[in-house]
Amino acid sequence: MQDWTEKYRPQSLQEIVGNGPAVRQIYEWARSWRRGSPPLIFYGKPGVGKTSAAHALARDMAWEIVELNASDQRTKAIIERVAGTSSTTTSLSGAERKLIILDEADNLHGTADRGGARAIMEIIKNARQPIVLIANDIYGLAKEIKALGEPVLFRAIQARSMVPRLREICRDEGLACSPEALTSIAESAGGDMRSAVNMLYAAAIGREDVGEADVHTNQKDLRATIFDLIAAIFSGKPDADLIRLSRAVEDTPDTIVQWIEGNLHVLRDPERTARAYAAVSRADEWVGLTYRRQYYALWKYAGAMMTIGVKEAAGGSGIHERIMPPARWKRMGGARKQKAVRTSVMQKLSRKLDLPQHTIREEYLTLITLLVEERPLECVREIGLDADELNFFLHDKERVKTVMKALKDLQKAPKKKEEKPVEIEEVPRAEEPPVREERQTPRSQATLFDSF
Ligand SMILES: Nc1ncnc2c1ncn2[C@@H]1O[C@H](COP(=O)(O)OP(=O)(O)OP(=O)(O)O)[C@@H](O)[C@H]1O
Repeated sequence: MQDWTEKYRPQSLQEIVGNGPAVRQIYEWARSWRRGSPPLIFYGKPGVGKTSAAHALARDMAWEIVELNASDQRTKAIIERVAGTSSTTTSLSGAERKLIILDEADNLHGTADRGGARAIMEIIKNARQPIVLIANDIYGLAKEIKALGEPVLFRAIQARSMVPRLREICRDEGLACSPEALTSIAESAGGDMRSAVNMLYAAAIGREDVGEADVHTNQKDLRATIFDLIAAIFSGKPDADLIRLSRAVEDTPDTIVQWIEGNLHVLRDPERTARAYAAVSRADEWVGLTYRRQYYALWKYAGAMMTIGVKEAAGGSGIHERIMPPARWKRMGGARKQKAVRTSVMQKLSRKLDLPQHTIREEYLTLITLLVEERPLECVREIGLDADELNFFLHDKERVKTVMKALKDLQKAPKKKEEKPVEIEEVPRAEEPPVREERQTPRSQATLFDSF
């Protein structure tokens, strides 16, 4: 069954739900575009229609699309070919222009990307084709790039705007859905339309009508932040709530444990403090074990230990100071980078698989790690991982180096024909026998992640 977010992706800018001002701005820009016009920078939370709007724009204007990942090292060469000197106003298919969509423009933090921002700036300055940059976080965008573009804010979508769209989907699917169920989904989506469509899809599986009871919204979950979790731990909320919250926050247990530890100073009683530290350190051991074994199911023990353990130690006195990020992060640039890497890996996977990050984290991460270990090169290409992100899975810098080198060689190798898929020789782990023959066959049609 085709996933509904793709099936119901807006085809025209008119079909974009909400964000009227953004849509008008985009139309205006496209209509009056001429060489030298600034690129647009679409920014806003995930799942609010940035990518869809870029595609819909191209369709509405009958422009071809060239979609590239800004953090991908290959991007520069490709854009230069498409957008730079070689491009003329009329392309082969007769379409007047090509819209260059540069996704993940805020994600240029890998080692290989250091020159990336500069390269993108060059491209923007010299491009002869309209460009749209897409970013979740405008602050993550290099200053110089920001200065060259015209920002377009995509706001979170209001629940009342989502409901009619969800109703349309139900109608097309021949699904009877109660107004309460639709409202409940829309309200719990936290402004994320993708998440709303996914929730509807999940509620509809195996049913012909959907009532409120069938909707498993994660209203609180979607809005839970690390601050909610810390406050809940110190105020002594029930265990089940703590576990639920710890799963709902975007951060992984290794980050959460640092947050908890960073706030233990609010405890005044030395005995309680000592017990809380003991729980945190035990939890930390489980986190370590999780990474060493690459067995993410263990995370739940770490999660329970750090939340329930610290709650018991704190004794429900509440937190009466500002909840602060771990002070040690300020001292440790490395941890920040780690977190940035993890965040970007999750974003990429979420986009690739069109699944919410928490689903990936809870259900697929072990599987994906195994896949990456087995076929690193293919995964790097498919997910668009950089060296740091690959190391998130492999924890083996030497192997990462080999894979990235193999990737570079592959890119350098002249392609015989545009359409012919590039042969991928996987890089086996040094200490293991080479991967089996059949796994080395390139998959030209089906890709590694199609089975998700
Ligand atoms: N404004 C919208 N109107 C209609 N459908 C939407 C809208 N926003 C998101 N969707 C639905 O969610 C899916 C994903 O949206 P899209 O990829 O455009 O989001 P995005 O803002 O680019 O998110 P990300 O930053 O994660 O890439 C779409 O295929 C569509 O089904």
